Amino acid sequence: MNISVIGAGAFGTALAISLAAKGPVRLWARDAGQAREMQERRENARYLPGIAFPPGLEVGADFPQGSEHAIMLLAVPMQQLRGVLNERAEALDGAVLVACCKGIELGSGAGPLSVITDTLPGAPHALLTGPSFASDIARGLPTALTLAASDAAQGRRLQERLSTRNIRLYRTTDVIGAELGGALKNVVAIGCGAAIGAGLGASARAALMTRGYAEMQRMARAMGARTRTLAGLSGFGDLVLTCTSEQSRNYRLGLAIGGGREFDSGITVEGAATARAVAARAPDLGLDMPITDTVVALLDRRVTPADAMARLLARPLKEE
Ligand SMILES: NC(=O)C1=CN([C@@H]2O[C@H](COP(=O)(O)OP(=O)(O)OC[C@H]3O[C@@H](n4cnc5c(N)ncnc54)[C@H](O)[C@@H]3O)[C@@H](O)[C@H]2O)C=CC1
Ligand SMILES: O=C(CO)COP(=O)(O)O
Repeated sequence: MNISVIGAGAFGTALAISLAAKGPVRLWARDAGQAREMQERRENARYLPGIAFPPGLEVGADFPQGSEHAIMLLAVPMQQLRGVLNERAEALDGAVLVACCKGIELGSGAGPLSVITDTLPGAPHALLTGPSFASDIARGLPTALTLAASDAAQGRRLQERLSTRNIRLYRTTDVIGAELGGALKNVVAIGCGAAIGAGLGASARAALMTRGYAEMQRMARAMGARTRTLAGLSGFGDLVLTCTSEQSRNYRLGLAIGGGREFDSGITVEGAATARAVAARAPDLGLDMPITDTVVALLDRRVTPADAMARLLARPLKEE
């Protein structure tokens, strides 16, 4: 099973570096100039400066051709996934597609695997998600992630093939739970960053994390996921990582909002679109998602973090 990684950003490059220690990996970058530069310098200077590529890693701008059992890791931002699949449908034919993105598509409300089944029906697919920063993976630091596949046998094969010296994979067949865990934690992380950025304190962050987690479970249950999945790496694990580390872009966007600062709109922040997608979907599911709604209001700069927190505190008192 040869492995290609589609998308040479931080995460795709990090996965390619880690996997290349086990065997050859091809990393596809859409920009030919950048691909050439990376291949020559043996480094992704833009996203992972200072981390040398291992010999087994080849970078190129020619899209890899799928073959029976080839594995293609799709490491592009969630809102770009459908476009890439549509554009490259022919080349992807026959390959096992592993989505590596976290989020919910605006407009459709679909997660990464639903987008795959929508655009390429019948393609074997799985999701790689869970707590890990690209730079940690690329530097060989230890991580544990979730490999979700509804086909259990496929999940076992991928778990074996994609585990590396520093990526320990746990598997699940609960693809909806795994998708939602990875998507929703980013929304909570923006809220937590805003609370800390506005100086509201660590206790406020703990409250947001815990009640945000309750929202994640509520939505997961309504969509048919197992709540146990949310207690695992792709939910609780990733929530803890993302809501407490300045390595997280979602958390950093929140810090900027809380501190009244601008944030570079070119940086991938999956939680922003996901918050809007979730807020739009929740009423149809009969769900109350006050923290998600608050994050959308913060993103739109309709409330200040202090007012947002005051409103959350003023909600009717209830049982935990
Ligand atoms: N960076 C991290 O630590 C982690 C990221 N992820 C997830 O991985 C996904 C990708 O994020 P990053 O790699 O961090 O983002 P990034 O911003 O570092 O890189 C995104 C890459 O996708 C490429 N891209 C964007 N649109 C494209 C298109 N239409 N066709 C081809 N290539 C396109 C960009 O050129 C760029 O190379 C996200 O869903 C993110 O949540 C998951 C775990 C960790
Ligand atoms: O998903 C991640 C950690 O698991 C990366 O977080 P950010 O996208 O917020 O940087």
